Amino acid sequence: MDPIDMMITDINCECLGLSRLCLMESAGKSLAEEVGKIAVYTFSKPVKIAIFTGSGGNGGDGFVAARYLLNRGYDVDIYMLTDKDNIHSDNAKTNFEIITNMEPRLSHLTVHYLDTIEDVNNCDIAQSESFSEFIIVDAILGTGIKGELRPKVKRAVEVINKSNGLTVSVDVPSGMDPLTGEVSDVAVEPHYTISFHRVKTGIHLAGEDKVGGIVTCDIGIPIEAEYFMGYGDLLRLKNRPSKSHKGNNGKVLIVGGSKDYSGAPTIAGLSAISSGADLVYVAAPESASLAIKSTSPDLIVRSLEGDYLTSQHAEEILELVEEVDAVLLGPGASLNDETAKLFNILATKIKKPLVIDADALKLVDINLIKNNENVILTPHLFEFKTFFADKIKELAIDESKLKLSLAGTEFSSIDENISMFQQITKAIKGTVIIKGEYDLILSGNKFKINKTGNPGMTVGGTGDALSGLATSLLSQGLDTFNAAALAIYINGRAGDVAMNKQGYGFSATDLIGYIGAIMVNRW
Ligand SMILES: NC(=O)C1=CN([C@@H]2O[C@H](COP(=O)(O)OP(=O)(O)OC[C@H]3O[C@@H](n4cnc5c(N)ncnc54)[C@H](O)[C@@H]3O)[C@@H](O)[C@H]2O)[C@H](O)CC1
Ligand SMILES: [K+]
Repeated sequence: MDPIDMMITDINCECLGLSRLCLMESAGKSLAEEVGKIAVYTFSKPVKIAIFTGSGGNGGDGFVAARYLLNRGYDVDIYMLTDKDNIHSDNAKTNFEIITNMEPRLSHLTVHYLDTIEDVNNCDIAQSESFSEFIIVDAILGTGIKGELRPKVKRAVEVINKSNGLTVSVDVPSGMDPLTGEVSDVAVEPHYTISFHRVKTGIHLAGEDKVGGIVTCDIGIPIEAEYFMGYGDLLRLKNRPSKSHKGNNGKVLIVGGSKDYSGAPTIAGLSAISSGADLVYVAAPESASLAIKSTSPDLIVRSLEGDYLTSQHAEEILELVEEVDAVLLGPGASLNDETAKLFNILATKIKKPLVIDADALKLVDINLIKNNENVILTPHLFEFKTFFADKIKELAIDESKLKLSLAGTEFSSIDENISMFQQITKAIKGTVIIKGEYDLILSGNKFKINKTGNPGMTVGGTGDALSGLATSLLSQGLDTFNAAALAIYINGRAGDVAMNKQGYGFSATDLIGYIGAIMVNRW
């Protein structure tokens, strides 16, 4: 599992009510159990356990393990590489406070404060000839490692590697990149690595000579924490460089609007702005463009001749496509043959990330986009069944079984229900969001379930807000799967905030007003 996926899953446990403090307790307990097994298996007599702890969650696991190992009768020494007032993880801090509250000590616990490199050099582990058999637990750094090792931590790693203790790394050998398994300078070279929940990608890639024997511990994270969208997923949003210029953070083109509708492309455009895109162009027929321009000064509107979008506009639109990072086809375009022609030309020619929504879903031929990995489709269930009708027929799937409902246990059987949807969406290489009471996001073998949103969102325009958001996230560099999943999650949460504030009396533009704050998790 990628470290970022692990961090997101970890945070999303909180959305289920499972606190990270609980997870740390479970991780530390499992760690102590495994260390206990290794001790019994390797040594025939009680041995000292030396736990090196860092300033994050990895160190926290070490503090928890200390309690369980003491209860098993081991002598435990904690070697703190961080100042006690400088523990960064709140949960690690809580667990360290427990350790300090256990004074005066009745159990065999000693805490060594290694404040300087000198302290590391002088600690008894550095002179480990003084004891023959002991276990070192490396709880210095896990998935939160960033950049080069700081000098004191680096020295501690060297001391651990030089010692003659049996070494057990917690989650990731400290110093190793948990994603790639690379070691830029130095890393603990353990006899065992104890991973929590799932083995991190880097551990697999690094190989046994770098990580020792791999043990995976179940710490009670339910499968739903991996597959339900939650605020942990906001971690995937791109950080903005402080020196970025106008246009660096996404340029979007929306192709839509008609004599009949000007609101839909406007809402999509405003949603793209609200979710962080720098520049939003709207290409719309002149019958809609004036209304779009007068509704918002924030949108750059290209007026195209006539009442509807037609294939005559293809060239002009393709020139605009050159200027942007992602394109949305569909909102408010209306259904007519000429617009269908245009959309099918665009769907074939546009190689940039593309969202196909609303009327475009009814007009674009699936065969033209099926091999494009850079496409997001945003149908609700009925549109989904129509768009994929041929595939559903080919697979002989009973349409009435394709449900997205809150009732009963439909999603409890991943094998049956989700895989039925997956078989269908595998007809294309892009990502599909199926909008319903629960939303499903599918791409190849990957899927996510979104539960945000409420019945107030049946108001007109919320689908346009979603497609604008998805296009905006694509323009900011997210891949189709993550852009789609985050768009539906954020849009739904914005709808939930709107509902809390205004009851069912909110509009799509009210919803858009909450998107920005949700993206920085202020709601
Ligand atoms: N679900 C789970 O798998 C659980 C995992 N847990 C453990 O928590 C860690 C991740 O915790 P986190 O606080 O995010 O990160 P770290 O402990 O790895 O370290 C962050 C800490 O270290 C400092 N730091 C970062 N880079 C360096 C460096 N190059 N040199 C020195 N110091 C560095 C930084 O300042 C931070 O303070 C995970 O691996 C598991 O072990 C949880 O217990 C619960 C469930
Ligand atoms: K570690």
